Amino acid sequence: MNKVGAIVVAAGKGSRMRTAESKQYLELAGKPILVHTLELFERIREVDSVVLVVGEGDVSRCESYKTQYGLDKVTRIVAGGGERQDSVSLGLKALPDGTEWVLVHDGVRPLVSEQQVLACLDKAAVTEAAVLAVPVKDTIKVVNDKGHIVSTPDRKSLWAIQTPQAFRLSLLLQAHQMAGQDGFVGTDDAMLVERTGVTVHVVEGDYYNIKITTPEDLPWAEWIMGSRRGDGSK
Ligand SMILES: Nc1ccn([C@@H]2O[C@H](COP(=O)(O)OP(=O)(O)OP(=O)(O)O)[C@@H](O)[C@H]2O)c(=O)n1
Ligand SMILES: C[C@](O)(CO)[C@H](O)COP(=O)(O)O
Repeated sequence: MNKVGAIVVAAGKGSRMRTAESKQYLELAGKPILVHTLELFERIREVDSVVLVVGEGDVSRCESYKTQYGLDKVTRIVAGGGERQDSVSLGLKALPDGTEWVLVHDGVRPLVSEQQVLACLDKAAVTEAAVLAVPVKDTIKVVNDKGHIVSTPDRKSLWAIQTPQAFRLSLLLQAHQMAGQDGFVGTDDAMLVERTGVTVHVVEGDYYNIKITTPEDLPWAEWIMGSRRGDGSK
C-alpha cells in the first residue's frame, strides 16, 4: 500500500474519567497511555508517518515524548479542536504530502493489536473504507428521557465500533468537507463517510481493544497489558 499516514487523536478532556490529569497522560504499565498507542504505530512497518493531535497546552510535552520514547514516525504534533471530529480534521491537514491512505485512531485505545490494525488497513485497501468493531454482548434497548424502554433492536445487527478506522485519504477528506458544509457532527469518521454513500466495511476486532473512558477501564487495561507481557497472545 502506498503511503499510509496515521492520525492519533488525543485532544479530548477525558471528563468521564474524572481525573485532574487528562486520561491520555495517565500511566499504564509505567508509561503514559498515549505513549503506548504511539509505540504501537511506531512498530507497524506499513505505517509511514503519524500525526498526533493533542490539546493546545500539551504540544510541548508531546514533543519531548518523541525523543524520550524514540517516536520517529511522529512527523507533526498539532493542536486539536472542540469536538473529536474537529481534531481529526486538523490532523488531516497535517498529513505529509503524498499520503494516500489514512488510519484514524483514538489515543486512548492503546491495546489494539498490530494484527488488527493491519486487518483493517488490508480491508480498506480493497474497499476504500474499513473499521474495527465487535458484536455487542448485551441486549441493547432504546430508552426515552423518561427512562421508559421504547424498543429493542435486534442484537444480530448491533456492533460496537472501535478504532482504527482506515480510509482512502481522498474519501475521508471529502467526507469531512461534506460534514463541515452540512454542519453535521459525528462521533466517529465512519459516520461521515456513510453520509457520502460509500459503504464502510466492518472488520471483526476483539474485546481487548477498549477505549479507556471511565475509571473502571484502567485496572482492566492494566490487566490486559500484564497478561500480554511475555507471550503477546491477547
Ligand atoms: N475534541 C476532542 C475530543 C476527543 N478527542 C480524542 O478522541 C478520542 C476518543 O474520545 P473520548 O474517549 O470520548 O475522549 P474524551 O473526549 O477525552 O472523553 P470525555 O468525552 O469523557 O470528555 C480520545 O483519544 C480523545 O482524546 C480529540 O482528539 N479531540
Ligand atoms: C471513535 C470511537 O472510538 C468509536 O467507538 C468513539 O465514537 C469516540 O469516542 P466517544 O466515546 O464517542 O466520544
